[in-house]
Amino acid sequence: MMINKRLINTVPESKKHIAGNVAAQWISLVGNIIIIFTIGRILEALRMNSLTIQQGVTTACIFAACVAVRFCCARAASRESYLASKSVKKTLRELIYRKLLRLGSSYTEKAATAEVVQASVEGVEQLETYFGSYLPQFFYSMLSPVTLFIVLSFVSMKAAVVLLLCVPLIPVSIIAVQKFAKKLLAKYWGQYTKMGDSFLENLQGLTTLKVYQADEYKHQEMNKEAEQFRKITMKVLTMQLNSITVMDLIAYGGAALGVIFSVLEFKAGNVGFTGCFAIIMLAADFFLPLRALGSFFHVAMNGMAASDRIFALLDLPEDEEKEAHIGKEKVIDIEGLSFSYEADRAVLRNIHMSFPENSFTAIVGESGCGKSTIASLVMGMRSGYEGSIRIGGREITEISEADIMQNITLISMGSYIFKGTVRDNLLIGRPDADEKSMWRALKKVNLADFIKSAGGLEMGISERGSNLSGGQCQRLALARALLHDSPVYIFDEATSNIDVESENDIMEVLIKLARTKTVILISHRLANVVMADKIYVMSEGRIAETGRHETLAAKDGLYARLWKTQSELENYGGKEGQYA
Ligand SMILES: Nc1ncnc2c1ncn2[C@@H]1O[C@H](COP(=O)(O)OP(=O)(O)OP(=O)(O)O)[C@@H](O)[C@H]1O
Repeated sequence: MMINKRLINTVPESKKHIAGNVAAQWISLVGNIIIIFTIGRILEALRMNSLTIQQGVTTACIFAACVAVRFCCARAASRESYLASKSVKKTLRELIYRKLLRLGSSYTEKAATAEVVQASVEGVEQLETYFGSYLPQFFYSMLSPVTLFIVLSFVSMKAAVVLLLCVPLIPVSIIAVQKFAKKLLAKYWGQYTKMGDSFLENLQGLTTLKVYQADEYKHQEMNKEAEQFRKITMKVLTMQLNSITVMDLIAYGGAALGVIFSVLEFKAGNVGFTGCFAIIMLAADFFLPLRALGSFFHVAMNGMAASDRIFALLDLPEDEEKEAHIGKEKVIDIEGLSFSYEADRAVLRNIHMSFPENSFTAIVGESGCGKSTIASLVMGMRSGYEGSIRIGGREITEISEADIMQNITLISMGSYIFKGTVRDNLLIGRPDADEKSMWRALKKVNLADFIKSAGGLEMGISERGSNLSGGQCQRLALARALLHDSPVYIFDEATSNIDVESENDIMEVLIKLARTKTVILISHRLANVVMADKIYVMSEGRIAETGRHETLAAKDGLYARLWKTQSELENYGGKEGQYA
């Protein structure tokens, strides 16, 4: 179909602007018809040498009035076109944004970031022409030939019928290419998003690529993709150009036919001079609106292909609205929990864990045993598990995401530090935090002195905190988390890859925090979990052992083995360490 009903109904307020645009163009057409007939009559009078001053003045007045009306209509049409496209952009971007919010923090499970960016930026931009130009032109190009036919049928029925019969050839040619164009454009968009995806990925991993000198390889790969994109773009352009050439032939051929007929009728004495002049001047107007529709059509098709992608995004399945709130007691209970990312590879098997209020619990185990998976399940970031995860007596799947985020703060290895100032980053934790509490949080993480010397809360922070050290970044992230002031904190390898001083600072804060909050610490470094009230030792998705450090270290189990290996490694070279 040449009209996408769902798209129009998605932005209902655009309808009135489209109607306004069509009305303005139609009034302008009527003005044009009046101008042509007035000029025709003047020329006829001149030909007959019968022009009177009064006729000249009246004609000049009508001419000026029509020109003024046409000028106003042109302005009104372009304004309505602007308003239609503005409402489209606003509505669609809002819809996409709200959809992402409803999809929640795990939206990347369902849609790639590059795809979302392209749909909401480029895709929506493409629809500007669809609503601003194509749709009004679609209706106007039907109204215009009918109007002209009615007017010219009074002059010469024959010529009017010939012109009207040629008009449908243009939409026929458009429909003929439509199927082919749709397939081609779907391919074009597919190629475009693929290229966008790899571009984003390579840009994000550029440092790593440079380190391994693999940038040249990726460069070649991207070149190949760009070349494929160039080829498909050229195909699209060739298709559009060919289709426009066909439409031009029909439009100007049809107009020429109309002109020939009118001249023949004039010669035969069936049409007067003014009538003949009007047909010659208006013949092209039969076709030009459809011809313009044809060229907008190709841009609009691009927009429609983009809209398919936008709707695919908007149609992504959502979890139903969750209303339940976490109970007063923030105890977390996990019973018989099993989970897998892929069908035949269990990551967690029959896990039982309990995290009492204001306790310090640690989860340890070798890399890949499923520790972080537990954290993301408790945060409600993943669904589709077996067993139960209850917070305050409520199953996590029933609790709203906002409520979970308000009650649990996750601090992971690569906490994101935003470009801006220290203040901006801290306010993310608590938007209404005052300066005093910000400094208190910075002091707790031992960052206050440094921030003071570097310009205070207004200190500029680069993207991803690149002007801070890894330890400083993590301490700032911790200060932000402390401001968030939630009853539960999960630290997932929050002290990995940072200096010993920062690690010690963070551990000190964490231990103090556990007196008033529920703290879960996921760590591969056992020296950090010595103080925990309870330690869960995991192995291959199961709980291998449970207990306090002293008990576990005394046993001849997995924990004791890990402890021994780590103490040997960290005390290597005779350094006094925490394991001594
Ligand atoms: N998004 C994912 N899709 C598929 N498999 C995943 C995904 N994330 C993790 N896994 C798999 O699940 C298993 C457990 O991963 P998880 O990150 O929970 O381990 P971990 O104990 O936290 O490891 P580490 O200490 O190295 O962080 C791993 O085998 C991993 O390959």
